Amino acid sequence: MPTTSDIILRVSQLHVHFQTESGTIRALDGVDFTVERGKVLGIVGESGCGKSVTAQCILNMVPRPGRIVSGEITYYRRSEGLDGQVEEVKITDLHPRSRQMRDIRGNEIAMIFQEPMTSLDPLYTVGNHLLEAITLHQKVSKKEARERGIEALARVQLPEPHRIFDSYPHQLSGGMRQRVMIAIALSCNPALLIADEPTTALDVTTQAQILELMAELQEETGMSIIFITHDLGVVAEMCDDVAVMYLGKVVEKTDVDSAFYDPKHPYTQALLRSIPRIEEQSHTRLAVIRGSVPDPSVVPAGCPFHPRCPEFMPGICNRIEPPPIRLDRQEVRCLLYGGYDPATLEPTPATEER
Ligand SMILES: Nc1ncnc2c1ncn2[C@@H]1O[C@H](COP(=O)(O)OP(=O)(O)OP(=O)(O)O)[C@@H](O)[C@H]1O
Repeated sequence: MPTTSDIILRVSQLHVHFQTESGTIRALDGVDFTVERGKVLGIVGESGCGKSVTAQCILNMVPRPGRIVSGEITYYRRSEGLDGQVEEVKITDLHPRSRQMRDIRGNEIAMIFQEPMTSLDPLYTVGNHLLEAITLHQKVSKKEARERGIEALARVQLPEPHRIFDSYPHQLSGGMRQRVMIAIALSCNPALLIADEPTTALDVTTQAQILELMAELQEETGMSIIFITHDLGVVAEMCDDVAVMYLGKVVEKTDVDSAFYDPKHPYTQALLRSIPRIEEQSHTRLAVIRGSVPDPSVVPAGCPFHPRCPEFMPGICNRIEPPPIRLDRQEVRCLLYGGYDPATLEPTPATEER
């Protein structure tokens, strides 16, 4: 287990509700995970399972009518000196518009999104965006900020960074715009980068180039990354650890090798069966996960995955909510691995060691 100083972010028992006309949507229903310093954590799961809301919470930007109803997010800030002191910052205790939160956002934790066009203002040049990000957080002259901006564009391997600095977003290709977003995000040297489906909107070749660039930048800077994706292929390529989400819960946490070679949760196993494998014949049909993610305003009783689960145990999975069970290399919320007494069929609350 990593010690606190190896951890850059801890999310504990996070519950987020959206109060809507049709009822309460439990977007996050007790999310727990940690991100290790210098490592890449992949958050995977189907659409609607709560990946983006988790990212919004970390930046303290949950959109209305969403509300964090309970839980904690702790950011472990490491000081710049040689002593490497770590300061605990409870993000969930900060006001979203407080000075301290604004300092963390962008300066310590930065984010890149799926569709760069929605984050880039078409009326402003690439340079305007970069200057805004740089001067918001760093006390530098205009000339110095411009130099840093151009340097940031060169760092993401954009050709002719001077020309791109003065271009408008619509003059660039999708891949170039995503590189610009990465340059903006990295211009303040964040310790943690959250990337929410950053390559989904791009063609396959550009996707691969952006992933390669992100892997290179991660290695060069040593920053931690939370990589949000529904694509397990991307996880295999980019991540050290994986958190698999289903209906607002993390159902399996593990290292990337175990996720692929020894997945424990039937949902993780089903996600894996739904990705193409090179060794398989091109006419092999991919398995689809039966059913769809239920509406989070009416979460099934017991294990939320039970209506779709091939391992469903009647009278158990539809009744008992699986607690987190600690196995050798993974933590899993599935009653196949414990969490109830087989003699009485009653829940056993404690986390079990196996
Ligand atoms: N502004 C909102 N109003 C109401 N419900 C919302 C809002 N934003 C998110 N939700 C709900 O919260 C749940 C989690 O959504 P979230 O966007 O985090 O899922 P996701 O896993 O990121 O999906 P995707 O891969 O499609 O982005 C969903 O049920 C969604 O409908």
